[in-house]
Amino acid sequence: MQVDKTKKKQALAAMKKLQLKEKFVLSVLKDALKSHTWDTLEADNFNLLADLAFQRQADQEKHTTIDSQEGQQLYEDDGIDALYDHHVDARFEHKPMRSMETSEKRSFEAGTSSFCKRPKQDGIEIGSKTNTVADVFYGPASEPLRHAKFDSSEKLELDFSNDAAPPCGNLPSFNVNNSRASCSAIKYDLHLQNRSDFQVKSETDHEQDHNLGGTANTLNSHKPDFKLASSGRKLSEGDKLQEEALAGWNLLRDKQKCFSQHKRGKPENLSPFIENNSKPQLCATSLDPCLAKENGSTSVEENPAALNLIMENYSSSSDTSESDTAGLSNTDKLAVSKECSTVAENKLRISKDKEFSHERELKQINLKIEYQGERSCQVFDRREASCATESKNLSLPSVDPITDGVKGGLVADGTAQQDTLSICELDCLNGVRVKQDHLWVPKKKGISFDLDVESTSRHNPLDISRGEENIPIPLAGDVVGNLSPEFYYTSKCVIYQNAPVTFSLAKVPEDECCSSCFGDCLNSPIACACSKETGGEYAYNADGCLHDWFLRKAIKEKIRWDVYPRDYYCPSMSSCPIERLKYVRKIESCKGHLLRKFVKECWRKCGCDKRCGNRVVQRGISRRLEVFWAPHGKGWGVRTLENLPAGAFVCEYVGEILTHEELEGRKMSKSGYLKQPFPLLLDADLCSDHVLKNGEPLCLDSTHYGNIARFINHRCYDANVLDIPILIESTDRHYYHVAYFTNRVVEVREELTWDYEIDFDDKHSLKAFQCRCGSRFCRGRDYKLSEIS
Ligand SMILES: C[S@@+](CC[C@H](N)C(=O)[O-])C[C@H]1O[C@@H](n2cnc3c(N)ncnc32)[C@H](O)[C@@H]1O
Repeated sequence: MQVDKTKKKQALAAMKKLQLKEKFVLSVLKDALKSHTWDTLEADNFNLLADLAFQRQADQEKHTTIDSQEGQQLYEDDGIDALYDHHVDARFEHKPMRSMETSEKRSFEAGTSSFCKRPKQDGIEIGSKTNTVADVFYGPASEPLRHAKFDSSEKLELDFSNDAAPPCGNLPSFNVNNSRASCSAIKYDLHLQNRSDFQVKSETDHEQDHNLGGTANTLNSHKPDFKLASSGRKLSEGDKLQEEALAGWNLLRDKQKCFSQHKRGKPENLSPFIENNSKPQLCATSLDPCLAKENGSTSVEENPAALNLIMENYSSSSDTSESDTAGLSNTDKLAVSKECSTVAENKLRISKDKEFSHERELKQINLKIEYQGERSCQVFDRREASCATESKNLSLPSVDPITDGVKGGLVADGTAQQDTLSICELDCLNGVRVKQDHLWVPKKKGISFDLDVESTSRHNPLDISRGEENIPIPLAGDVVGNLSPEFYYTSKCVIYQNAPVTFSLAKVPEDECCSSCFGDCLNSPIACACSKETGGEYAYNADGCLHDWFLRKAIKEKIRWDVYPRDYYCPSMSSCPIERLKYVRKIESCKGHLLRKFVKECWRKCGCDKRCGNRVVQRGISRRLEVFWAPHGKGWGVRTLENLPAGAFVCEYVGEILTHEELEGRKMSKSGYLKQPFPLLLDADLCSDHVLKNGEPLCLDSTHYGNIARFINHRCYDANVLDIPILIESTDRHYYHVAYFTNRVVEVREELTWDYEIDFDDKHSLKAFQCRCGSRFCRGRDYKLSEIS
């Protein structure tokens, strides 16, 4: 067929935008015209032509790769599955961290390995379903990054001198008095070797430092040593496997074309966070950390700064260092100090060193108390309290899970407190009820919180949740700064004004609850009605984690969505609320929303116990988490203080519940209002047959009222938490809870990240931010590594 020159030109121009070479396109075009009309080919901005071209490209690559032994398996159907399975399986293993010094770091530094989502623009969707390259990509893609802790100070050798500014970048009213400079005053070297006791030397004490051979980890050096302890070690079998997967993936990635950035037209999903609100509820593990899994202990090497502070305290406090440490060997002291360092850092710590005799344990506790007393910041745990009972005549407060509080706490002198104390008060104050208008006031300056918090901060760094959560949510001790005073922590979603959210027993149909159940539904031989949502099986296992099968499904769904968003139908199409949120005159038709799998938890109308295994999210946070100053200019972030298995419940996304109009109003009210954090649209059911009230999804905005989830940073594609919609009080999907679960094993102190699903290239979207997630698949990486610092 003779092709009109202009048309050919247009076709070539359209394909050029997709980075398809002219010669290649011409050849595709030639073949295409044998079986298609020109009209069909040019429809929808040459959509079909693009499809054919990418199909051809994929076929060619496949052919080439099959020749190559290295990649052969990856392209065979079962190879892909295997790879995918490997990827998913890997999420469930717990392997040691891998250094970023390998190809991962290189690719990040080079800034060249960005991998684009399946590109689309102006209705063009590139590639086809049969092109499984994307699937392959998603398989091993995340796999190598499983261990890529891109969190705290461990990875990249970056100069954070810019980062060293107080954490005020995103925080309007940050207390700028507290620059890092104040921390340099506590830059100590700790020397443990061959010393009869610990010595802490100030940085300025150079002469003596030379005599001592210990580590010199500084709290705020300009250029911290980010090398991983594990770097340079021999590769284990697991590592090799991982390396192989990485090599396979690299091969594919190199082959896969990365399209021009503006060609990626993933619909802006303004549901960056998925969290939920849970009723704070005491659960055994959160209340009794001794029962909880003990793995949050950090080593001196990991946190020498905190230890230094403790040691400094000991050495400067005559009545503690001498008397309380007397009789303890250096090893014991080290262990004690380790414990205390964790206290100092996390503000919540339990002693659990099996080596300790009871007597020693008491000493340890005494030391702790001494330390804590010095600063009026204390830890509380059952074991400590029970030990303290012997030494200080305190006794454990009784716990009333129904009132979500602790009754009968004791003050320091053992006097009973009759009224209900929040857990936080106990946690933070070690049973001593001291209120200073909810302010935590450090008595002594020169330690981690050497701030002006006394006068300016509403946030208690020992527990920013103000006692709203089961366990305290501390602000990392090595941070100098505080949270925005405009932020109010709440553990439950609150209606801003007009959102039609009401819960009533009458609204829960009898066949959607389990009124005749008793105890723990998970133990029941027959799954109850609440499991109907998940196909007659409970989504949670006995450990309160999502079952592997559920997690895998959710991960796969998410991956599919990432790759083929257009396969998802949106009934609203051109009036899709998500599209309307964009700053555009002409609203594009929606590209679809992921129809998510819900989990239905038992609730009040159910006959089971509050501790029923099918009530996880509603019992609230049970893992030890911390808000910290995240690296690479991301602002605050969240990290875990304990190892988390795959499928572990992290937290809900809590915020103000807004109607769509209210959200629009906010968007318009201040320019850039939505820059941080992002609103989360409750669109999990938008594409179903259910008719939404007012046709609009509700939205959660955690800018001013929210929980720890609003500090979780974004990571492109390979984030470690996944959002799951949860039904609790209602089966109406207009409002539901959004909960974050780990999608793989997450190691202690690893930053928790979530893929906000932002299309950084969509010019019409709310301008997000320059992504600094560090993922090799970063979608918004148009900067060089050097720009990060
Ligand atoms: C929901 S908040 C997360 C908490 C935030 N870091 C803070 O300090 O409050 C989202 C904001 O965090 C920052 N952020 C999150 N992820 C980021 C990333 N990958 N790269 C750069 N900035 C990020 C951006 O400023 C974004 O607007």
